[in-house]
Amino acid sequence: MIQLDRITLTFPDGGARLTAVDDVSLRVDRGSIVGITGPSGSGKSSLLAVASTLITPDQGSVFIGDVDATLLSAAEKAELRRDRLGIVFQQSNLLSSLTAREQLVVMGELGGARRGARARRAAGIRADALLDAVGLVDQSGKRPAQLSGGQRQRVNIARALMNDPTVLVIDEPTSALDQERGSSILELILKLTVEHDTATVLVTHDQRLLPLMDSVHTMVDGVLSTALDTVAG
Ligand SMILES: Nc1ncnc2c1ncn2[C@@H]1O[C@H](COP(=O)(O)OP(=O)(O)OP(=O)(O)O)[C@@H](O)[C@H]1O
Repeated sequence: MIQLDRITLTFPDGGARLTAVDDVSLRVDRGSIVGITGPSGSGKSSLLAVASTLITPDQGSVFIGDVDATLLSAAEKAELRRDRLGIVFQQSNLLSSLTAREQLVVMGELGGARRGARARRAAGIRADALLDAVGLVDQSGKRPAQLSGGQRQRVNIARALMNDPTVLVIDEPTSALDQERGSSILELILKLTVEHDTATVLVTHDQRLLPLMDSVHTMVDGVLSTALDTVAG
């Protein structure tokens, strides 16, 4: 579960402050997916950065399960992200020298409490299962430059699941993709949300995807409102 309680985030703006996120509350339970949409510059990415514990808000709390991340040190937050959060952002951050499989294995080794050959084998087994789940088992030896945009997104999503997170935070998974590929990425995220029982928060401009989510919220000028309860919800 992830719960944002009355989050406000401001940035310096000349002599004043710009309110990017204005008193936003949101709860997402495990096994469900919540969509956030809204115009460019309305604060969606800022809200995700707070939800991911990458930015500390001016006010409010971020509960990941029963832990309030805003009370943790930087090192504790890094540990929380590694163990509990799967993060997929617009810039893919895949390492150009590693194959798809290696991107996942490295993440698994960072996350494991154990080290050594056994941990590496376990990470390899999980990486293969996840690459299979995202339909990339045949591409696992390829490097990012050898993959299509959609395939890279799938590697990102699989990598985000490596350490069995309880929360998945995803920014614009389909912006670079055509309609068919965009829908299939979202269907994949829906399937993985249920199978891996994650609380998934997904930001998208893509109106076609919204009816598939459990609920959808619209962000305008930093304020979040419930747009619609969808068919799925
Ligand atoms: N690091 C920063 N420093 C100063 N202002 C920022 C910073 N990051 C974002 N902003 C401002 O905060 C507001 C919200 O930006 P944000 O990126 O969250 O919007 P968004 O809804 O995600 O936009 P888009 O859909 O274009 O990605 C904007 O006015 C932006 O200029």
